[in-house]
Amino acid sequence: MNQSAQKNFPVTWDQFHRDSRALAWRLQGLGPFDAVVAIARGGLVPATIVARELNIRVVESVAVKSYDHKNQGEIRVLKAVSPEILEKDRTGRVLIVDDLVDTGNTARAVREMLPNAHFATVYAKPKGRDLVDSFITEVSQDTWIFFPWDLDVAYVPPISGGTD
Ligand SMILES: O=P(O)(O)OC[C@H]1O[C@H](OP(=O)(O)OP(=O)(O)O)[C@H](O)[C@@H]1O
Ligand SMILES: O=c1[nH]c(=O)c2nc[nH]c2[nH]1
Ligand SMILES: [Mg+2]
Repeated sequence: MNQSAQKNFPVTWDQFHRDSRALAWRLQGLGPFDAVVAIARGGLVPATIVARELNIRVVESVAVKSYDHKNQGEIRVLKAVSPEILEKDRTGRVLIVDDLVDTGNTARAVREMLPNAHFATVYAKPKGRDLVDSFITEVSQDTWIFFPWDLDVAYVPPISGGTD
């Protein structure tokens, strides 16, 4: 549940690209990886960037749904991992990528499917941090991260509360 999120952390496309590249740099020495499994939908964007940087050509997705906007419900697997990737997991050369880990519920569910994979996220909150092997930036548990694909350019009132 994230209804208690107090702080906003908006992320631009530039910043997300930079942070995803930083993740690729960190992962470079930890491979080699033969396949990337992106946790759709949010993980598809960093997975593409990481796969490009590390020259990984096999990109698979797993679809797990738990949030309805900011409210977390039960984890539902909407698309499982292919048998080829499950087989590859035995080698320990599969990389799972997601945009963030929050409570860790999504990460826990995908880790159960691929127990030997390396789990990487761009952002991490304290509750889920220990479930990921690599991440770039930690934010507090009461922060809500706004990803660029969820944002638009809009008017913001002045900090002072005035109208101009
Ligand atoms: O650690 P948790 O508390 O499980 O939260 C993290 C997950 O929540 C978000 O995905 P979401 O389920 O909202 O779907 P989306 O990727 O399609 O936006 C995010 O992309 C992570 O996958
Ligand atoms: O856009 C998002 N921002 C978050 O901070 C978050 N936590 C779980 N799921 C999330 N989705
Ligand atoms: Mg997600």
